[in-house]
Order: sequence, then structure tokens, then C-alpha cells
Amino acid sequence: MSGRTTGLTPPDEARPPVRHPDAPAPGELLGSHYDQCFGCGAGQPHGLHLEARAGEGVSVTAEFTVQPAHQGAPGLAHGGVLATALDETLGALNWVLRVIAVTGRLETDFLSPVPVGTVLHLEAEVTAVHGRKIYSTATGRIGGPDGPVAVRAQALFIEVRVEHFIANGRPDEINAALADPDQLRVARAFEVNP
Ligand SMILES: CCCCCCCCCCCC(=O)SCCNC(=O)CCNC(=O)[C@H](O)C(C)(C)COP(=O)(O)OP(=O)(O)OC[C@H]1O[C@@H](n2cnc3c(N)ncnc32)[C@H](O)[C@@H]1OP(=O)(O)O
Repeated sequence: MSGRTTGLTPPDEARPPVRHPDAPAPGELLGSHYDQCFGCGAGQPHGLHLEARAGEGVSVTAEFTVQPAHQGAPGLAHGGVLATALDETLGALNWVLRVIAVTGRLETDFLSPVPVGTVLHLEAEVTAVHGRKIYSTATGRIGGPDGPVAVRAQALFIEVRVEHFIANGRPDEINAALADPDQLRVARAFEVNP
């Protein structure tokens, strides 16, 4: 391991993150970036229905209730589902930076089992930015927003342009999204002023 970089440590030249002046106010519900998103989409019947709010600085909070469909072991949340909840919360930081970014790397620590029925209290913040690279961390607590940390993550998100999705997504869903005024409004909200 010695000398190996995981890509999750910001370089010395990295800058502190800057909250966008038009970011949603602290406490404001952020809504879904895409109705069919597995993490946050209200229209996605199989999804986590995670609800995130803007926090202070470049941070967000979110809640997610572990459902029976999310089990890995009997009565316990699947680790991949918990990683998804962390990933989605980290993705919600896009609203506060007002950039579009996707997960490049996600490193997750599972510290204690999370039973079905648990409300996972999530928090994420950007720690540094270097060019297109956005460094961030997240925690998931159980028993309340100040409860013990059950899961945590470090992530590297990479800023992309909206063309990233148009070039890579399946045409049916891309065309449906482009025809949806609500989706276009969300895409515009993420776009950085030139
Ligand atoms: C409309 C509203 C929608 C809003 C949509 C919001 C979605 C949020 C959903 C939740 C989050 C997700 O799950 S997002 C979905 C899961 N993620 C993905 O599908 C991403 C798949 N990966 C990719 O498409 C690509 O690899 C990218 C875009 C991440 C990077 O490709 P690229 O654009 O060609 O950039 P590239 O030159 O490779 O990398 C740029 C810099 O980042 C570094 N880098 C890149 N990947 C890594 C990595 N894994 N680990 C370390 N470092 C990395 C490179 O070394 C480089 O550093 P340097 O040389 O500059 O120093």
C-alpha cells in the first residue's frame, strides 16, 4: 500500500469549495435531479426516495429509511444500498456548487450493521476542488442526526457537461428527459454561468 495514491487526497494546489451565490438556502429541500433516479427519483418505484436538503457552506443533509426490499442479510441493509445512499447524498452537493458532476471514485467504510426500518441520517460536504475534480466526504448516522456513524465515504466527483448524458445515455430516456420542461429546468439550474 505504501506510496499508493487512491485519488481521494486533494493535491496541494486544490482550493476550498465555494458555495454558489444562487445555491438553495440552508434547510431548503433540493428535490430530485431526475424523476427516474434510483437514489432520489419520486417516479422510481424501486428507488431509495432519498430526500436531501441544502446545508451550510458546501454541504447537504439527507434522510433515507431502510425498507425490507433493501436487505442483504436477514433484517439488515445491503451494503450496496448503503453505498448508493452515500453516493446519492454526495451527488446532491451538485445543487450547492451548481455544477454537474458524476462519481469517479467512491470509498466506503461500513462501521456497524443498519437494520431494516432504520432512518439513515446522511450528511455530505465538499472538502476541496481542483479543476474538474471535486473531493467530498459523507457520513450516515443511525438513531438520530447526532447518533453514531454507521457508514462513511470519501469520494471524487468529476465535473461533466450535460452532453455527457446525451452522448452516453439510452436514446429513449434521453429524448423523454429533453422533452420534459421540469428536467430542462433542473439541467439549467446546474449549469455554471459562463
Ligand atoms: C441534468 C442533470 C443530471 C445530474 C446528474 C447527477 C448525477 C448524480 C447521481 C449520483 C452520483 C452517481 O452515481 S454518478 C453515476 C456513476 N458514475 C459514472 O457513471 C461515471 C463514469 N465515468 C466516466 O464517465 C468518466 O470516467 C468520468 C466522466 C468520471 C471522467 O472521464 P473524463 O471526463 O474523460 O475525465 P478524465 O480525464 O478521465 O479524468 C479527469 C480527472 O479526474 C481523474 N479521475 C477520473 N476518474 C478517477 C478515479 N476513478 N480515481 C481517481 N481519479 C480519477 C483523472 O485522473 C483526471 O485527473 P487530472 O489528470 O485532471 O489530474
